[in-house]
Parts: sequence; C-alpha cells; structure tokens
Amino acid sequence: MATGRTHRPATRSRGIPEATVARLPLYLRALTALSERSVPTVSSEELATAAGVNSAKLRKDFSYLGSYGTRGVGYDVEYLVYQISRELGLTQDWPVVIVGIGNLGAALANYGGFASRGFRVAALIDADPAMAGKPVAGIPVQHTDELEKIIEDNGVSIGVIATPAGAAQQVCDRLVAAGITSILNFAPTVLSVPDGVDVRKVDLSIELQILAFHEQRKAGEESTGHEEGAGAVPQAPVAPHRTTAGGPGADSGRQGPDGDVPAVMPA
Ligand SMILES: NC(=O)c1ccc[n+]([C@@H]2O[C@H](COP(=O)([O-])OP(=O)(O)OC[C@H]3O[C@@H](n4cnc5c(N)ncnc54)[C@H](O)[C@@H]3O)[C@@H](O)[C@H]2O)c1
Repeated sequence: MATGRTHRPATRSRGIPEATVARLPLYLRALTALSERSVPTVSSEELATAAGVNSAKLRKDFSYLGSYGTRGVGYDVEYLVYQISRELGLTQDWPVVIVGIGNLGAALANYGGFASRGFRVAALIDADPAMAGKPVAGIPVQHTDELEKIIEDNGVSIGVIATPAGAAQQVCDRLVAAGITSILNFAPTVLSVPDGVDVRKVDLSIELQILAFHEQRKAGEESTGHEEGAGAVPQAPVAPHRTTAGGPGADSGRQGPDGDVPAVMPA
C-alpha cells in the first residue's frame, strides 16, 4: 500500500461496508441490463447469478440499502437501479479529467460507457505541446500548463492518470494540489497521496498474470490427471475462477462469468 495513502475504515460513515460498496456496481450493471430488456422484477437468486455473487450476500447487501424485496415477487428492477445509483452518487454528474492522452487516454476518452454512467469527460490533458488543441473524441486536448485552471473551472474531483509511470506521481501531486480527491490510476506505479484522497488503480497485466497462474494450475492438474490413471495420488481440486484478493466477489464463495469483477483495485 502506498505510503500516506488514505486509510478508509472498513465501513463507510453511512454504515455500508466497503465490500458491499464494491459489489454495488456489479448489481447495477446486471440491473441495467434487465431494465433495458424491460424486466420489471427480479428474484435475489436471478440477480445474484447475473451479478456473479452469492444470493445470501446480495440480500445482506441490499438490506444496507433498506431494500428487502417482496416475497414471491422479488425486487423492483427500476427502483433498485435508482437506489443503487443514488447510493453510488451516480444520480449527479461527475466531471472527470483524463491526463495523458496517448493510446490508453484516447481509448478512455472515446469510451461511451463513462457518460452513460454519470461520468462526463470534462477535459483531456497532455504534456505534449504538439497535441494541444487537437480533438480526441470531440474534445480538444489541453496542455498540462492549464491543469490547475481546468480543474478549478470545471469543479473536477475525479482525475484519471494515463501517463507513463515515470510521470504519474508528479501528475498525481498536481491533481491533488489542484483539488482532486479521487484518482483512477492506470500507470503501473504506486502513488502516494495525502489523507482524504482515494486512489484506485487498474492493471490489466496483473489480471492476466492471475489468469496465467490458474492456467498453469489447470495444466498441472491435467498432467496429474494423466498420471492418476497410472496410479498417482489425486490432487486437491483447483479453486474455480477466483478473483484478485479483496475484489468485490472475492469472498462470495463462487464467481460469475469473466469480467464480473472489475480489474480495479485499491492502490
Ligand atoms: N492499467 C492498464 O491495464 C494499462 C494498460 C495499458 C497501458 N497502461 C499504462 O497507461 C499509461 C499510458 O499508456 P499508453 O500506451 O497510452 O502510452 P502513450 O505513450 O501512448 O501515452 C502517454 C501519454 O502521456 C503523455 N504524458 C507524458 N508525460 C506526461 C505528463 N507529465 N503530463 C501529462 N501527460 C503526459 C504523453 O505525451 C502521451 O501522450 C502507461 O503508464 C502504461 O503503462 C496501463
């Protein structure tokens, strides 16, 4: 964990555990899909399967929201979408800045999923003077010289860092000094931030490494299986499809389909 990183209590001030908060986006994604198909109600079991979590855990999570469903009917999909969106703070617009508009930053800027989830890309910032003024996803890139002014003018509280690792801490420091209190870091480095600033990092290569670990275990199991026929001692079964420790579904005892647990983790 980064030195000086915010230490959040395991339970948020409103009494919702962090593990529950981390699962809310999974429920919301599953519920949004149901809503798009005009499904009016859903049982806890169906929703748990769609979200890739254990249904008892889901019911416990929803009890923190004061949502208990109706016996024999289930949960009202639209109301639950509203409740979870409100709890996650998604009923308001969150302006976001992306710093580092290379391959990844441009891909993020072009990703339509932010806007539909309440995150408006307010500005794109890059240190390369040659990029200044060039539109990416319809937004002109602005130079890092303008960073503080951009954040102030747009009331931005969430920053996305997509710079090379070597520049990330310095970018982070400037973002924080300018008033940013939440950072999503894609650069492969651990950021140090003062108390009160939340950092989440995304590292797809770590996710791949975890998959590689399981592939290796599976391959080992297969070869052991062959030996088994020749009289070898059977191995303990490999745990199916586990996530990164601490992920939203990590303690659920069962996992959903690929991609259910976001490749995002606390810094
Ligand atoms: N987390 C992941 O899963 C993941 C996946 C891909 C890439 N990455 C990381 O994302 C980062 C960007 O990757 P990329 O392929 O887009 O690189 P890139 O070289 O295409 O883009 C980096 C951009 O950052 C800009 N930049 C450099 N220093 C800066 C500074 N101080 N302030 C503002 N902008 C600055 C550069 O001008 C460039 O436009 C790298 O750190 C890379 O390792 C992470």
